[in-house]
Amino acid sequence: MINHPTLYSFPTSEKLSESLASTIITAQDAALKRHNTFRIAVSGGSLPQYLSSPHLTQNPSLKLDKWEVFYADERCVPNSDPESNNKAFEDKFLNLLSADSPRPTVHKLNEDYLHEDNDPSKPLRAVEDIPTQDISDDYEQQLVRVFAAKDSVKLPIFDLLLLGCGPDGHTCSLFPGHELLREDVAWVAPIEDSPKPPPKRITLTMPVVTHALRIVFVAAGAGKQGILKQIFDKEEEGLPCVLVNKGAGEKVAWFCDEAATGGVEYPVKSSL
Ligand SMILES: O=C(O)[C@H](O)[C@@H](O)[C@H](O)[C@H](O)COP(=O)(O)O
Repeated sequence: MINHPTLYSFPTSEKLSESLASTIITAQDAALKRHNTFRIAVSGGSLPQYLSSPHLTQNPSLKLDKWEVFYADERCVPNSDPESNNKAFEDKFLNLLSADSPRPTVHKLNEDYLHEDNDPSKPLRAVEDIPTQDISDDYEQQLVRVFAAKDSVKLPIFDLLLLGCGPDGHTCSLFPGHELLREDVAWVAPIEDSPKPPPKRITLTMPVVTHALRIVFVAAGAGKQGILKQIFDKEEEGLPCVLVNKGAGEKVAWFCDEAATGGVEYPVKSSL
């Protein structure tokens, strides 16, 4: 099956984490060979917990000083807020590294914009006053600094994207039927009305997602069964995850467990 995503159904979540760790290291090594830096973006939700296994955090092959980490989407909340994807990444990955391990460069949302007058010494703005477009533009500039100017590269090419899949088929903060799915200029875009709280977020856009060299979804647990059937067996038009599968084809791998793939007819592999 050329051009089709690979669907893995691992027997245990331990196996899933182990396979994820080895896939990350393979992508890292290929990227370092190619351009001596590893550009990765990670999502929120349940994904960061799969990064917490010692297979990854204690992996002797990690070259974290070469990592440029972005968030595939981020909620417009302070970086230490329990809702923040940055906070989840810190808790589930960065804080579990050995004390002597180098730290990656992590590109966070610019918190100044969350404060009145963009002044961090002033109180936080009310949610309705959060300037999501400014936050998104600022984050896009962080990508521009790492990937080169927008006029010289049409789209940034991430070495690896680690994404989740929502029960409605959303990924990043790209939701079914939302106008943001048609965004084809911005690399990063704001959303004001995310159906999944909190409502204000920024997200990589669909062209940036499908342009990545490698895209790995992690979707585990029985709660994902229904949506995986819709994505793989029905290929329901318009679901953001289906758009990624179709737009990026064989560059996409889904890391699932047996509970999630139960009942899915699309062919699965049980190991890498
Ligand atoms: O910040 C977020 O909300 C996400 O990045 C989002 O796209 C997430 O990955 C999916 O909603 C899946 O979340 P679960 O893995 O928790 O189901």
